Amino acid sequence: MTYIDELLDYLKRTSPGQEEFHQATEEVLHSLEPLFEKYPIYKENKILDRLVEPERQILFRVAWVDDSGEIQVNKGYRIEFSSTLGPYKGGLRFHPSVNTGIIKFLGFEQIFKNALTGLQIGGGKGGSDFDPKGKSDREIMKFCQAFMSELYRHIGATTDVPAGDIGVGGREIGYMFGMYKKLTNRYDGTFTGKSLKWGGSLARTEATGYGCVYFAKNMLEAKGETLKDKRCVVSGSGNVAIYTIEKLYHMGALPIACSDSAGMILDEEGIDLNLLKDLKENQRARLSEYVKYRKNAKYTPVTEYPKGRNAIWSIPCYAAFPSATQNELNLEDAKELLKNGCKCVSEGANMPSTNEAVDYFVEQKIAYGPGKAANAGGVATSQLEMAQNASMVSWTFEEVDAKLEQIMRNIFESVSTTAAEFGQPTNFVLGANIAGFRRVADAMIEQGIV
Ligand SMILES: NC(=O)C1=CN([C@@H]2O[C@H](COP(=O)(O)OP(=O)(O)OC[C@H]3O[C@@H](n4cnc5c(N)ncnc54)[C@H](O)[C@@H]3O)[C@@H](O)[C@H]2O)C=CC1
Ligand SMILES: O=C(O)CCC(=O)C(=O)O
Repeated sequence: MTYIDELLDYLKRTSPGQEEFHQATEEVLHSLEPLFEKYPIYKENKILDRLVEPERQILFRVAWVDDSGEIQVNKGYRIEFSSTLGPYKGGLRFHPSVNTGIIKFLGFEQIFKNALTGLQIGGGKGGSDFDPKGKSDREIMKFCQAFMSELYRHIGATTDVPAGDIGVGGREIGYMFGMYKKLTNRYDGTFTGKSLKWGGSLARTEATGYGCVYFAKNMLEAKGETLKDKRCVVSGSGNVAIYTIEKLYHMGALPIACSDSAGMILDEEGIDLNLLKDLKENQRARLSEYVKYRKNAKYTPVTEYPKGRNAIWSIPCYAAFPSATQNELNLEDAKELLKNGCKCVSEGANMPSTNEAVDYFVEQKIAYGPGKAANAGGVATSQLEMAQNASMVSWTFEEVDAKLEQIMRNIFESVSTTAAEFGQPTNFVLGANIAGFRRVADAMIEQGIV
């Protein structure tokens, strides 16, 4: 057994049932093998043995009262994985599927993603199994306040800075910040993704989606291709998906499909972005409503998807942007995408492709941008929000967007140069994992055994 296999085996034995965490560690650790062969210093310093153990795991009870007066109890999580490069940084996810394995996989990915941005941010993630679906605005507020009544003591502008993720957007950040401020008597940059009215950064809302399209643009430019006039498919219809679609239009592409957890729409004339924003950002409605306004669009509910498949990936397209959730694209989906002419996959979501699908994209040498590189624009812009808060200034939308575009170009350069250095120039999985790991690992060596 190799050192890497032994470590993976150890993780499976000591963290049973954490499938998503095992999947994420397996993908990262295997692609680090060439680095470990070349540079024994990382094994000697047991960098990986240390990195796979979170520095701190906070698990807590969240008790609150719903609108009918019933007491509700949820689980709360904040997993502070690595503070080597800066304060723990990463979002909070509110979704009924949330468990330790999911928060650990997200936190683990966040370490390398944040390192790739080149900025001073460590890695962490948190959330709850609370389901925001169908809750009143008052219930959302009460839950957020109850969640903060414990989390506030663990976070801070220079220690741990949460943000949004699935189920956590501007509204939730507002309620959490309000409670944080009341409990601590501090007004500082402890959250990112804040409202523009009280300390948020212009372009943070757009950043993950825009960044993901910038990453695709960089991958395609290196092959002498562009997104102009190309059919694109985007899964999800939340924050990342909406601003991916917006940037695709800026680039002259044609986004034709998107989805939510109940189904997908196909609009051959191009998604009506204003309608989508109104449905999702204002009305918080189901995507099925879309076809009531766009008669030529087609809605397919998940109940009609072929078994074990995500039907959105069977739509012929030039580029695909998985932007909903983990493991939404499996090997069969990957094969069908490529059979139908897809040349580019840029991941807005975290770990949306199974490891088998990832291996297939890499083998087929398409322009494949793994999430930790392609969706790093969100957290990078969060760091820009922290920088503005700390210096009490605000930059214009154009300034932040220009910085974001440059950061995405730098990430692409670093990922592709590293892939080439290890003899696999089109393997951006290897490039992203090694480039991200090396930055953290070198800093860990300099900071000693802590
Ligand atoms: N918001 C951000 O800045 C960043 C988000 N991400 C990742 O992007 C993905 C999407 O996040 P957001 O757009 O922020 O969340 P969101 O809550 O705004 O939207 C999530 C979307 O995914 C769909 N979805 C969620 N769970 C699903 C499931 N089990 N099956 C099918 N569809 C499902 C929802 O219907 C919704 O359309 C997540 O993987 C998140 O971790 C990554 C980097 C930054
Ligand atoms: O903006 C942030 O701090 C976190 C974004 C995030 O959760 C992610 O990159 O997955």
